[in-house]
Amino acid sequence: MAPDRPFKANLIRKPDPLGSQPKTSLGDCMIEVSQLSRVYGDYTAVEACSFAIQRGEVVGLLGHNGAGKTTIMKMLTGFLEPTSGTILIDGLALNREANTVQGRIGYLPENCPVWPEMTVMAYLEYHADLRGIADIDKPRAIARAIRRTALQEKALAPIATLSRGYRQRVGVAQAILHDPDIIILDEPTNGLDPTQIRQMRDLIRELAKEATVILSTHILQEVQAVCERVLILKQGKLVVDATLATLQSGGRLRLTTAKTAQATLASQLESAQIESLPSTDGLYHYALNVPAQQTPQIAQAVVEGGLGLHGLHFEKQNLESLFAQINQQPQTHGEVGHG
Ligand SMILES: Nc1ncnc2c1ncn2[C@@H]1O[C@H](COP(=O)(O)OP(=O)(O)OP(=O)(O)O)[C@@H](O)[C@H]1O
Repeated sequence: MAPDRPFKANLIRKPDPLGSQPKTSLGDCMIEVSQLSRVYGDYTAVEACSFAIQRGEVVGLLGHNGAGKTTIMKMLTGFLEPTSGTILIDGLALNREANTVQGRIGYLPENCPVWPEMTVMAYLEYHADLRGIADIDKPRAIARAIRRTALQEKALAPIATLSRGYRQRVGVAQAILHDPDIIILDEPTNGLDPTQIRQMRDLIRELAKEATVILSTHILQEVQAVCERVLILKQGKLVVDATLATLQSGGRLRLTTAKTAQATLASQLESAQIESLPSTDGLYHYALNVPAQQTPQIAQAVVEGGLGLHGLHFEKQNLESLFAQINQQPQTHGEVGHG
C-alpha cells in the first residue's frame, strides 16, 4: 500500500506564486482521472474511478459518509498516492510533476487546521511561506486572499475569536493565496449555520469565476446551489457523472390547454405517449412522453388548432428522489450513468 504523504512537505514549492497562468475559456480538459483506485489495508475506498473535468467547471463530488470523497480529493491534491490509476492536471502527470501540479491547486481540507492562537494575518503569512511565495509578492497575495474571502475586518483578530464560518473562510484564504487554477474544497459548508452556508456559497461562486472548482459534500442541496455538474460516488465507485441540467430534465412534457387537445395530440403522437391528467381548474392537462425536439411541433399543433395554449414545460426530475434511488440501488460493477 502506498503511504500517505506528509502534509507540510507537499506545501513547499512554486516559484511563481501569483499565478501568471492565463485562465482560458471552457472546453479544454483541466483534470483527467483514469481508473483511479485507493486501497487502505484490505479495504477498497475508491475503485476504478474515471472522469474528466473541463477548465472553468464547478463540479460537486457527492456521496454519503464514507463514499470515498475525501480519498479522491487527497489523491487529486497529491496528498495521498493512488494504489493504481492516473491523474493528469492540465496534461501533466501528478505523480511525475507533483511540485508543479500542486502549485496550481488550492486545497481546503475537511476540518482545515487553523491555529487558534495565531491572527488571521500571521496564519496567512505562515502559509505564504509554506507555499514558497517570495517576500516581495507576499503582501499582495495575502491582501488579495483576504479581500476575496471578505476577511478584512478580521485580519488582525486571533483565530480563536472567530466563528466557525470565519474560520472556514480563513481556510479558503490559505487555499487561494497562490491564485490557483484549481480549487478543491472538502465539505466547505460542514458545521456552518444557514447564514454562514449562504456566505460560503457566495464565496464559492466568486472563486468559480476564476478557477476550476471541485467541492465535496454529502448534501445534495449544496451541489444544486453552486455546481454545474455532479459526480456521485457510492461505496468508492463513480455511479453518476452528469450535468445538473441533464439530471433534472428527462421528465415528461406537460401541456395545459383551454379546450380538449386529445384529438390533436392523437394526430401527432402514439396513444402510449399521451396521458390525460385530472383537472381541477377547468383547463385540460396532459403529460406527454416526447423528446424535447418535439416541443415546437406540439406547440404549433395546439396553436393552429385554436385550443388555447396555457402552459408547455418539461417536468423537472426531483434530484432528491434520484439521489435516494441511486443510494438504494444495488451496485452494478463498473457502471457509470452519463449525462
Ligand atoms: N487512512 C485510512 N485508513 C483506513 N481506512 C480509511 C482511511 N481513510 C479513509 N478510510 C475509509 O475509506 C472509506 C472512504 O473514506 P473517505 O473519508 O474518503 O469518505 P468520504 O466520502 O470523504 O466520507 P466523509 O463524508 O465521512 O468524510 C471510509 O470507509 C473510511 O473509513
